[in-house]
Amino acid sequence: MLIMAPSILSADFKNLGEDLRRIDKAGAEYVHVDVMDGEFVPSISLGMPVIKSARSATDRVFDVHLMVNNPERYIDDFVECGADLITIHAEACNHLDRTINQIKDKGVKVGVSLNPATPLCVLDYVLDKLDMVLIMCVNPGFGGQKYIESSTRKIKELKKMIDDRNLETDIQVDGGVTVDNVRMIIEAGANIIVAGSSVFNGNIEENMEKFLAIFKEYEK
Ligand SMILES: O=C(CO)[C@@H](O)[C@H](O)COP(=O)(O)O
Ligand SMILES: [Fe+2]
Repeated sequence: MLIMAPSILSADFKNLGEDLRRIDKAGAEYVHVDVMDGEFVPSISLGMPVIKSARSATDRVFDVHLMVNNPERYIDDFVECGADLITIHAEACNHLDRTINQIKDKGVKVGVSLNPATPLCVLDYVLDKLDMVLIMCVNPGFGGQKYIESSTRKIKELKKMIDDRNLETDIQVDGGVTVDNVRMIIEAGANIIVAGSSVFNGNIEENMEKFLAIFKEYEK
């Protein structure tokens, strides 16, 4: 099943509750929340108080993408804020396996994200523990960037790796996704689609409808 995960990084923060209600009503199943620490990535986005408050405004799957160095320091806090799924970056962890276990032990879903230049082989010994792999299709840190073309091959190779091991791991893609390239991304094997600027710039309902109409083309 294809899932739409709007990234609230591009939402109107002065009307965040209203934007959350709009994506919810328009058919978003996940709410993608980007947390940036100004260290792992150049910018700083939002923290616990905003996340806690946003959580109370939606009952969708709260999908927290941590672009934070040494994320093990904050896992308990994000679980307490209501995260359903926590994604950490392989590049940001000294002990990736330990941090994955830490998240699983809290009873929430776990994802691992890879930057565009990070090879899939870093997942070799942890893939079977993961609920999701997030393929970054831009260098993380900002919304509204252009899709990096090599991501498509990476998604295809990851899909093969997952299928070869008979796993059911979700493949999420994030960065530069638009209605013009989403078919290619789905055909490569992704099933959870993050989109920020292409959902929140312009009319949210119309943008969501365009994505969901494309998803319908792939329903059996
Ligand atoms: O994690 C990130 C950016 O680092 C994303 O989730 C962005 O928010 C996606 O924005 P668009 O590229 O879709 O505008
Ligand atoms: Fe993200």
